[in-house]
Amino acid sequence: MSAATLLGAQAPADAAAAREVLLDVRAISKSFGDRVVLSDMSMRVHAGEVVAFLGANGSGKSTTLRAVNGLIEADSGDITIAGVRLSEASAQRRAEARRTAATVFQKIHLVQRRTVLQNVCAGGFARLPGWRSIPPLFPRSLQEEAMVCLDRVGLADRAHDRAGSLSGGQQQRVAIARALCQRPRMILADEPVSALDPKAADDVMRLLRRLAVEENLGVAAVLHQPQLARAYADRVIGLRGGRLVFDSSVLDIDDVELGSLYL
Ligand SMILES: Nc1ncnc2c1ncn2[C@@H]1O[C@H](COP(=O)(O)OP(=O)(O)OP(=O)(O)O)[C@@H](O)[C@H]1O
Repeated sequence: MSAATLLGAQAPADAAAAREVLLDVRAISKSFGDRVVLSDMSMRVHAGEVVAFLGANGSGKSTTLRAVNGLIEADSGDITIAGVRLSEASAQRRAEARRTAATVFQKIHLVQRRTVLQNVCAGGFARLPGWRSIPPLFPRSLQEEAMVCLDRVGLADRAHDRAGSLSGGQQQRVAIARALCQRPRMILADEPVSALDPKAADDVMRLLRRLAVEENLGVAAVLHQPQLARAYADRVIGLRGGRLVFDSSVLDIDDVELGSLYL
C-alpha cells in the first residue's frame, strides 16, 4: 500500500471532477524571444487534490506555475484562480486571487538568523499590500496564527529556535507554514523536495498530501521523482517540450508512460 493510500485514498478522476475548481488554466502559451516554452497548456487543480507536474528539464513545468503565481505573464490563454478570471479582473482582484495560491520554492529563503516563528509570521504579513521586509515585532494575533500554522506542519516545538538551526527538510516545512500563514486555498510547490534527502522529501510530500486530504487545500507540485508522484499525487500532468502529454489519475498511468517523459 502506498503512503498516500494510508493518508487517504487517491481520488479517481471523476471524484476530482465533482470538487471545487481552484485553478483553471486554459490554453496558455509563453515564449521568451522567439523560443516557445509553453504551447496551449491547460490544466486544473481541485480542492483536496495533489497534482504533480512531471517532465524533463526545460519542459515548461515551472513556467506553468510562474504564469499562475504572476512571476511571469502568459502571452495568451486564460487563467482562473478561485473563480477570478485574471484577464478580466482589476489589478487588485488579480493580486487578491493570486494570494489564494501560495508558492513554495526549491530554494527555501528563510531568514536564517530570525526565529522560525518570525519567518512564519512573514507569510501573514505578506497578505498586507505594500509588504516589503520582516519587521522586528509582529502583532500578537499574527504570532498566534503563525503558531497554529507551525502546529499544522508539526514544528510548533521549534518556534523559538533560529531558522538556521533547522535541517533542510524542517526548513521546507517552515516555508510551508509560512505559506499557510497567507491563508491560501492552494499551494504551488516548485520542486519542493529537489534539494532534500529521500527521508526529508517523503516527509514534505506526506505533509502536502495531508494538507490536501485533511484541510481541502489544492496542491500543485513540480517534481523530478516519478515515484513521489505515484506515492503522493492524485493526478499526474506530463509535459514535453512545453506541451501537455498527459493529464491522468495516478491510478490510470503506468511506469512506462511516466518514464517516456524522460526519453
Ligand atoms: N525568463 C526566461 N527567459 C528565457 N528563457 C526562459 C526563462 N524562463 C524559462 N526559460 C526557458 O523556458 C524553458 C522552460 O523552463 P521551465 O523552467 O519551465 O522548465 P522546467 O520544466 O521547470 O525545467 P526544470 O526541471 O529544469 O526546472 C527552459 O528552456 C528555460 O530555459
